[in-house]
Amino acid sequence: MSEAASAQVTLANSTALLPSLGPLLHEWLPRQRWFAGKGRSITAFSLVSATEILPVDRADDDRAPGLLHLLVRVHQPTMPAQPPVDCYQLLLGVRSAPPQHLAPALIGRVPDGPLAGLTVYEGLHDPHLAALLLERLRTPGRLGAVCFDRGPEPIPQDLPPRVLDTEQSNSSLVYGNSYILKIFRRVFPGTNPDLELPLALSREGCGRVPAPVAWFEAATPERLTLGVLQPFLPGAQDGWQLALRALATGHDFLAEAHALGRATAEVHTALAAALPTPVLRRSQTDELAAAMVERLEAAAHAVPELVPYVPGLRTAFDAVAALGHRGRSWAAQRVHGDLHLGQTLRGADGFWSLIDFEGEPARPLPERRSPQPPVRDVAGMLRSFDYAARSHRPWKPEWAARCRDAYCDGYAEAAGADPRAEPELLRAHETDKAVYEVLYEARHRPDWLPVPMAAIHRLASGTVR
Ligand SMILES: Nc1ncnc2c1ncn2[C@@H]1O[C@H](COP(=O)(O)OP(=O)(O)O)[C@@H](O)[C@H]1O
Ligand SMILES: O=P(O)(O)O[C@H]1O[C@H](CO)[C@@H](O[C@H]2O[C@H](CO)[C@@H](O)[C@H](O)[C@H]2O)[C@H](O)[C@H]1O
Repeated sequence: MSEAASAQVTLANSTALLPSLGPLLHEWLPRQRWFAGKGRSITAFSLVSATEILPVDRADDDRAPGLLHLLVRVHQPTMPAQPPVDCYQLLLGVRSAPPQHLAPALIGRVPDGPLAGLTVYEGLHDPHLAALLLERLRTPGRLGAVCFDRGPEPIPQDLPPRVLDTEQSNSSLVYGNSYILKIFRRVFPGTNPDLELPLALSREGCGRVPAPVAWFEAATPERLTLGVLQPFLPGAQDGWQLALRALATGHDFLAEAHALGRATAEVHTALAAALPTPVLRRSQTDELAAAMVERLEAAAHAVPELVPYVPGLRTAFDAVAALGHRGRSWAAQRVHGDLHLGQTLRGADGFWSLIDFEGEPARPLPERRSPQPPVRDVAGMLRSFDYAARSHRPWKPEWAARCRDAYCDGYAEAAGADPRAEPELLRAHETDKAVYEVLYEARHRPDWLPVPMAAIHRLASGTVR
């Protein structure tokens, strides 16, 4: 970005900004779907960076609104297994009198400080500002703390933006049904795997994942990935909706489950070719099992319903450690990390793609980026068939069991290795996933807690299906 553009950044050192915005954010943040700290009180905010992507100009509201990019640390009293402070990315529109169509996006009028008298709102809902973000991505460079970058492919101009209206952990804008820009909300030091892995897969020639065409990062001392622009798959339907429809209409989902198994295996093969593939020997297997035990204990601390099952669930992790002690080793590699039916998209032509390589949002980034046995993703999908079958009345366990087999068959055909051939490893990963789900549901969707709890009941008794 030109020096002139950098010079527009006038609020970056403003210590007065957060004291005046704080009360508004305190009220607004916990109501956002993507806010991970729900249920915990916010004790303080601190500013990591403030960048005027479009200068905040209070002189004349008929001119372009301001777009203020903030990275804000939100301090909350800790709970087990949660960091005390999370960093969030905010894109605030700033106007003296926002037009009526922006009413649902309003955050509030700032009473004092550098933005005194101006109204701030969720900037992504302002088409003018959403269009500006695409323009920044088309023309790479640095603006204050934010660096925009892109691949070699040209990106067309003036594609009309719309905010994607789905339940999400982050926020997405769709441009003219051609591209989707995912804006990460809770951000972490280091490269987000949702940029790193799709880039690696595209370099490897794997067409199962939409390849990033542009991205932006924070140039704070450690790089933070802030957003990724990828091709939008128009007319695609996600695997979760398709599975529920199949259940509702009394259809099986075997051909789809099989194709999903193949797609997963192709992605794994490409990731193994692109990135390191360490072998997990005895000590690493011990670490893998110990980490699972630790997550189980933390989850049981947070969700007391788990406590009676802890000894039974632990046997799954102990079995893997015992195999390691008897000399068994396993190949590890980078994986998706949070694979479930909702992370799969079937295009209008029937071709399956995988999306959202961020990993489990609640885990620390270094852990999400560490190589793991690929069966971790297989276990995630197997759990997802169980979720689908359980969310339908009457419960159809045999529907899930058939899907699980078809998925593993498809995987084995394309990977040359059947995940069912390692039953201890598969059970340990399914157990670990179900434990994660219990914690996830307790925090985000308590009504869904019985779904993973049913699996916990089954897995604690050593039954795999
Ligand atoms: N390339 C794409 N083409 C079409 N739709 C997409 C694409 N990527 C994501 N989506 C849609 O956006 C939703 C959210 O994307 P996702 O990456 O899962 O975000 P989050 O991490 O916020 O949950 C998906 O469920 C899917 O419906
Ligand atoms: O927001 P993400 O998609 O990254 O993932 C989180 O939310 C998922 C729910 O939306 C959650 O998935 C769980 O519920 C799904 C049904 O809604 C089911 O298909 C999955 O198997 C189950 O794990 C996911 O765990 C969580 O990380």
